[in-house]
Amino acid sequence: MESYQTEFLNVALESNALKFGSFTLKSGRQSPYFFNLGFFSTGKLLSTLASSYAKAIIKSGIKFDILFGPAYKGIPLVAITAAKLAELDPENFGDIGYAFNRKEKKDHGEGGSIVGAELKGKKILIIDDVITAGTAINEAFQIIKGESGIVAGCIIALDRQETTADSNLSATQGVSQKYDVPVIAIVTLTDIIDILKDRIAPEDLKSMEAYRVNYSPKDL
Ligand SMILES: O=C(O)c1cc(=O)[nH]c(=O)n1[C@@H]1O[C@H](COP(=O)(O)O)[C@@H](O)[C@H]1O
Repeated sequence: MESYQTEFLNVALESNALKFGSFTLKSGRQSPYFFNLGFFSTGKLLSTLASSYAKAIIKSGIKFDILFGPAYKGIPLVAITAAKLAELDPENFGDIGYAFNRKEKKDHGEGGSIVGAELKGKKILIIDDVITAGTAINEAFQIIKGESGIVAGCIIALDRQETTADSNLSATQGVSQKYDVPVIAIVTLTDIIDILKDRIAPEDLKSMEAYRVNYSPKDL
């Protein structure tokens, strides 16, 4: 376990970004936990978040030219993480570009739907918040393909490690296999259970474990 993972989860709990109870997901599943990155809503919390993403990226060894954050949630993520990478390792990351998309195409000024570095022919690392079924991240791949960029990998904060209806792989494993790129996370559902097991109420922990057995691939 890396210290940035423990710190990230401590802060997620303290800020209420990570909650236990009963939540309906985008996929329609009923989940005993929910992670809302929007709760990292102060400068101090964002600084911890940026460090966690940056350290996970550095540890992964993925080589890329541009960090890309899909709108809307990816926009602050890409900005804070690009800056933190340059701060932690200026030699290797000081010249990494950053970009994000607009949801609505602009037809005046410089036009287009991408803000920041040009993606064409460049190796791109996608940064996003959570993968459950993989819908949001698949959209990001399509945007980059449309700009003729080459996806080198993805970094997310939380990998919920859930299988989709049509596969025995987790959505993250599915995305990684489909596009032949690494998909890395600051933490996974397994990490949440391992790191926080003494701090989660016993009934919540039981629901978390049952959920994992129900929806995680058998080999995790
Ligand atoms: O609805 C979710 O699955 C979800 C679970 C969670 O714990 N946190 C969370 O933010 N989500 C949302 O679901 C998205 C990922 O779900 P997929 O698009 O199904 O991979 C995230 O970008 C969030 O908008």
